[in-house]
Amino acid sequence: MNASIPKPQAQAAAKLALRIEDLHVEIRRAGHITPLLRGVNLSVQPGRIHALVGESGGGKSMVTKAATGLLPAAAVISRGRIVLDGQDVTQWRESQWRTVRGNSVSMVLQDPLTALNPVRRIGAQIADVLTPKQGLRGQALVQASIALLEQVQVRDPQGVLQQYPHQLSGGMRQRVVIAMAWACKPRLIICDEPTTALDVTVQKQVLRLIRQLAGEGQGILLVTHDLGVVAKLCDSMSVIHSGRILEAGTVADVFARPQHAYTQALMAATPRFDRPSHTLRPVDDALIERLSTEAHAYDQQQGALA
Ligand SMILES: Nc1ncnc2c1ncn2[C@@H]1O[C@H](COP(=O)(O)OP(=O)(O)OP(=O)(O)O)[C@@H](O)[C@H]1O
Repeated sequence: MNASIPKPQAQAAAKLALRIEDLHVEIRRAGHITPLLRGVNLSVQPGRIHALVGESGGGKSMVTKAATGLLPAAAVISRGRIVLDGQDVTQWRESQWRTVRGNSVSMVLQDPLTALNPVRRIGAQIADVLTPKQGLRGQALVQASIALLEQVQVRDPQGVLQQYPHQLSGGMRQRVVIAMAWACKPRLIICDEPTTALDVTVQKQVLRLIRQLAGEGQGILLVTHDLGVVAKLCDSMSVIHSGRILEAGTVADVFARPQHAYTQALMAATPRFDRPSHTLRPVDDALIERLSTEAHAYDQQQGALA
């Protein structure tokens, strides 16, 4: 057999926009260890939208921070791997991350105002992305900025380039942030609750835009607590609680046959647009208690193995 031909498994792995394997993240303070992620496995394929779902405090943002090199200073990756577009970035330093943020991975956050500088015009902020990464200046820069805003369906892109963030609506600001995240066509775009701060009609437009990004070949990791969004938009999903992935699969499979009691509980707590008579039930406290006990048992087992 020709040794230079990659094995099918290796080929498939290399194509992933993001692969997280057995990721353990913990906070170490004053001799005390607090586990935040407990053996997370997750992958995002190019051109696909993978949802990371769970209630507040489950570890969703910690996963996104690990995948963008933005973990809090006290957080340590104690085990596992993060592979971004085929590159192992697990132990990267900030200087290395700066070379891939925007190029291989970019982020869209819940509140576009946190991503935009309030005292700089939109045009200058788009230039901050396009000039260093693509070397564009002058008229070429203006043309590329307008084209970018047109791609995210911003009306009057030329006028918007002259405006400050506070002069735009929330939906328009989120489009600008998406345009900036998309500017260098990164293999992975992480969208962390991108529509939570927007009103319903604008939410739909922004979700359509995210679908469009995936259509262009970008891998999307969509963080949300909203199962309705997952059902309408995503291809695959992982359910997280206490820093553990409790269930993962295609959206069709997980919605048709949720295996874990927590997934079932989340579904029972979500309004169904296809079943208006669906009776809503809040997630049971006893189940949350059980998951937390299981997480502690997992920590003890890991400690015993170490
Ligand atoms: N900077 C930090 N230092 C220490 N612990 C943190 C820090 N940020 C988050 N945590 C803890 O990490 C755990 C996971 O939090 P994370 O923010 O990832 O949850 P989440 O699922 O994204 O929730 P939300 O939807 O509210 O953002 C929580 O127990 C949280 O208290």
